[in-house]
Amino acid sequence: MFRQLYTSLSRPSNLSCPIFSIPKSRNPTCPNFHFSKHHKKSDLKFLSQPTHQRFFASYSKMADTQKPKSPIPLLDKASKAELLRAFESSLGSAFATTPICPQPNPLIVVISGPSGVGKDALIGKLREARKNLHFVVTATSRPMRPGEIDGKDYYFVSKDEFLSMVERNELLEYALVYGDYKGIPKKQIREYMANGYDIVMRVDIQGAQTLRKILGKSAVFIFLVAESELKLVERLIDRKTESADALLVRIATAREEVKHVKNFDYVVVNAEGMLDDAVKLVESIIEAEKAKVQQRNPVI
Ligand SMILES: Nc1ncnc2c1ncn2[C@@H]1O[C@H](COP(=O)(O)OP(=O)(O)OP(=O)(O)O)[C@@H](O)[C@H]1O
Repeated sequence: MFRQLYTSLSRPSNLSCPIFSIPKSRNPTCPNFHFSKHHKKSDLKFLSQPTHQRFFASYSKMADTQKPKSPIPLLDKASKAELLRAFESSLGSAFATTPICPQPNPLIVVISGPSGVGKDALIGKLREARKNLHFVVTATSRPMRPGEIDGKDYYFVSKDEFLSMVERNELLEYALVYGDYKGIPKKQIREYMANGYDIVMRVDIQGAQTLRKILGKSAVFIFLVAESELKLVERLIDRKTESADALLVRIATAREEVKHVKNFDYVVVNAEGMLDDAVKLVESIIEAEKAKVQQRNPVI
């Protein structure tokens, strides 16, 4: 095995030096090396050595600084516990059991898109799929639709009650949408984030724009679209919740709203009959955001 390693390291044709490149003639051991003004003379001297010499030079340097304080037993002669103790003693400290990565910050996910695109349908499924998400309940002055539940789908309040909430600065943002007020109460966001929940907010495009100004890059903005304008209109007609006049306003508005996609971080297509795929994509976005090295840090 050692011979194999030695042979492969000493064979220049096996090597690539992706960060350096100079003509082959200048460096026979590393065909892609280019010496630039950023490199020091010592770099060239080091790189002009055959690769196996470089490898063993750096290995012996490491060996000097990390000389075992007590001998390391042979792998096939010692138990795992003995080996761990020997490594710890050699390195001078015990192996930590604490997680290497800190807990990711709670995430704020803003989901938006034109009327009828499927925001509620998607959030309904996401709610079933993920337990550590809190779906912000929006306060609205619009009348309840059949099947909606107060406190679950929306907080249904009168216009006067809504305006009192605005006066008390209890809303993160609010807007007048198709003649009705809609707004996001701050209190529940703070409480759930303090308990480690991720927050999902469902807002119209106007609301998303306002939230972007308030939250900046501290939240994730997802734009939901249908696969085509025609499919979106069909979905709205099939829903049968608006009059023909109200439908026309929503359709005309949707045409303009699609242009705002550039202000979002992600776009998710909710194609006909493919709601589950759209939900999965949103879940993947959340997972990816949780794995980011530079975490978003929302403060409400
Ligand atoms: N992928 C899909 N395929 C077919 N129908 C869908 C899909 N997604 C949602 N729908 C249906 O489209 C209609 C509109 O969806 P929904 O009410 O969730 O939209 P919305 O974006 O929340 O609308 P609004 O902003 O007007 O409240 C609903 O009848 C819903 O069941």
